[in-house]
Amino acid sequence: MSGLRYLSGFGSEFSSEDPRRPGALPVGQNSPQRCAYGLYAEQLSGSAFTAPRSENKRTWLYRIRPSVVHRPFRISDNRNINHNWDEEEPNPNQLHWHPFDLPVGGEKTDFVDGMHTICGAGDSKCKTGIAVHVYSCNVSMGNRAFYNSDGDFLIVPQTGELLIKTEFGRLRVAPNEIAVVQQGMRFHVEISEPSRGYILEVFGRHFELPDLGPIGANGLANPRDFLAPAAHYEDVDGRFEIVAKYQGRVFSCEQDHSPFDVVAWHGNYVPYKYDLSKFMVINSVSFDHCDPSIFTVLTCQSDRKGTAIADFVIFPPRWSVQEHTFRPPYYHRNCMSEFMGLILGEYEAKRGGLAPGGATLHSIMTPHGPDAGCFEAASAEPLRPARVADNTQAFMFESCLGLSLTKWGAKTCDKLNPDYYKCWQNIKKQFDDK
Ligand SMILES: O=C(O)Cc1cc(O)ccc1O
Ligand SMILES: [Fe+2]
Repeated sequence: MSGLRYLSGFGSEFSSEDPRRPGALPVGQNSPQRCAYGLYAEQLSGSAFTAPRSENKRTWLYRIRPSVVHRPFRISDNRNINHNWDEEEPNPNQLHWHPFDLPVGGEKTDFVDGMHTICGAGDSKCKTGIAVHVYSCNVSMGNRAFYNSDGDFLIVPQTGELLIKTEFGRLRVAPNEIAVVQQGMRFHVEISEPSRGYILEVFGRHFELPDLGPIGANGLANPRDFLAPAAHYEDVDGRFEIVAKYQGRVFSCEQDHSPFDVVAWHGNYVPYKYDLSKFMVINSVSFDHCDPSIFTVLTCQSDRKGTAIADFVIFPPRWSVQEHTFRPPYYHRNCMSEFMGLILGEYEAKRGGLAPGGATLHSIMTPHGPDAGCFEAASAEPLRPARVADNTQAFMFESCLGLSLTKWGAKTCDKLNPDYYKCWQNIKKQFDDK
């Protein structure tokens, strides 16, 4: 399985045919009276039919059976995933979670059962909002496939490589890579070791590359480094379970064949992956600390110009060269919510404060910034060119929405650190009025 094939590009019009069935893709039309090999044609729409061309997304799938061949959905008792934003009182404190547990003891948990919602806002029915989840699993999904009716998933593995089988083909996604599986796309997660990571879900809009403005035509995440899977089908009859997230609840139904039976497809609505080490870092080479938006990998825009429902931002290894500058992140109060996680290493503003697999949330107007130790060290350090954050990768989900915690995020997970505020208490008064 090592030699997976990928198609490179972001938002491109791709075509792909499983090499075992040449000619499966119709030529010159989408819906032939009879498709090659007796396949069925099915369109998956990721935008309104009438969306402007620049935002119009759809893919044509040529498959052994159309997706409609399944038995009725029944609601499941899985409430780990939810969009109940009124379970907890609002909390304006700085929040820090110790690393979320991998499944404990002999219990077997797959990707879907191991998904827990931590916080979010908005309404999947009105198609505006986000949810932040963590996943933690120790078995593959077996004969189960999952899809999300509510929005798109941006998956950030922190430990353990994921083999994500989709209707479009397969993606291998290791820590320090991300995958985006968009609304409606069926997928299955296979793992070979206990695995954990974070998920940013956006309702009703898709991720885009940020505009580059004066940066020019190249830089940050370059489109050709985004990889979509090449068509790969399985022709397997037998009991399969389809799990759907619909309006924030989990449903399940059965069918008697694998949903991964797409032999060929074409279109611009696809799952994709991206290797974060390919990010071209742009930063100040003179003085001062740039806003972290300079590290935006993908953005999901709201209707307000330049204001993101959610930005996915990383803090990659880089050189720091600014002169006469306090180089770490500045003290900050923000009109946006900042959820952060750590994939590996340590975060530059909080050595030891944020551990891989843990998280922080600095909510709207909640003060935050470097801890006392970081401030003192960075105020005194000789300002030579220096590597920042080697072998590390922190990230941020930044949102214009005010986020509510779920009961699991606030209590059940039992990972909130009540002492987090202490990391700022030793910041000294150093005012010198002489
Ligand atoms: O809060 C944080 O650590 C994220 C952050 C990083 C940075 O470099 C500047 C501002 C900011 O909010
Ligand atoms: Fe911040």
